[in-house]
Amino acid sequence: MLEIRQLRYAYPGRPVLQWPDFALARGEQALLLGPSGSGKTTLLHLLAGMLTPSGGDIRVADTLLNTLSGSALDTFRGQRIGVLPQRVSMLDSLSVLDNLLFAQYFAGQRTQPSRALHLLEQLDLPEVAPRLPAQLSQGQLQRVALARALINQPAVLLADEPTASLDDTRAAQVANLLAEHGQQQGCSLLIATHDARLKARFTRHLTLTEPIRGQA
Ligand SMILES: Nc1ncnc2c1ncn2[C@@H]1O[C@H](COP(=O)(O)OP(=O)(O)OP(=O)(O)O)[C@@H](O)[C@H]1O
Repeated sequence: MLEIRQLRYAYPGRPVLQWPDFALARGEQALLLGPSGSGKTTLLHLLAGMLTPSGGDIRVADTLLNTLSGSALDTFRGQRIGVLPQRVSMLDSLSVLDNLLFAQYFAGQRTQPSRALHLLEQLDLPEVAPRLPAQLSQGQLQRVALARALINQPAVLLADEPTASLDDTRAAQVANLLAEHGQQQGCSLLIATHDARLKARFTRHLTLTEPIRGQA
């Protein structure tokens, strides 16, 4: 469902970053661990198709991401890759419901208010559908972002530090939401984190060491 091989990336003027080969099967869940600067966020951005690799392959649901570009890549990302960013941003002038429907529309999908409302109910947020994002708490916003990441039934869900700065109770809730909803939707889940509290909850770990720097 998600596989990388011989993946490399170089920011302009910087040494090349490399990642070990790995694969996540359908429904499999793993943590992406490693010290600051080891390349976790860069890897998530590559997997989400937001950066183009300098070399190597990324396969998501039997599609080589490298073969896509422009609007084809945007559509594929919208349909098959769910992203839960560290800093959640929404379209401020749209209601929560319309933000979710926009994610379907943007991915070229039929908009389904009933699916959006069902997801909000599953995440214990039925009352927020008509509200504007600015009227939500940070915790509510993060759950809405999870609903948005899941709405198109992605093959892969990528989360970047989803529990940073949350207390233990809230961190456990978010971890459970990710694990349970990822499993319900049958998507592969990769969570980049420094959070030691998540290590017991997710037993498969991909640990990056010091940045491996290679030749371009
Ligand atoms: N936009 C950028 N331009 C140049 N170099 C960058 C850029 N973003 C990241 N880097 C460099 O790439 C390397 C990997 O950074 P990355 O943010 O992927 O690491 P990380 O493991 O996510 O770190 P952290 O845990 O601190 O978020 C670091 O050496 C970083 O300085």
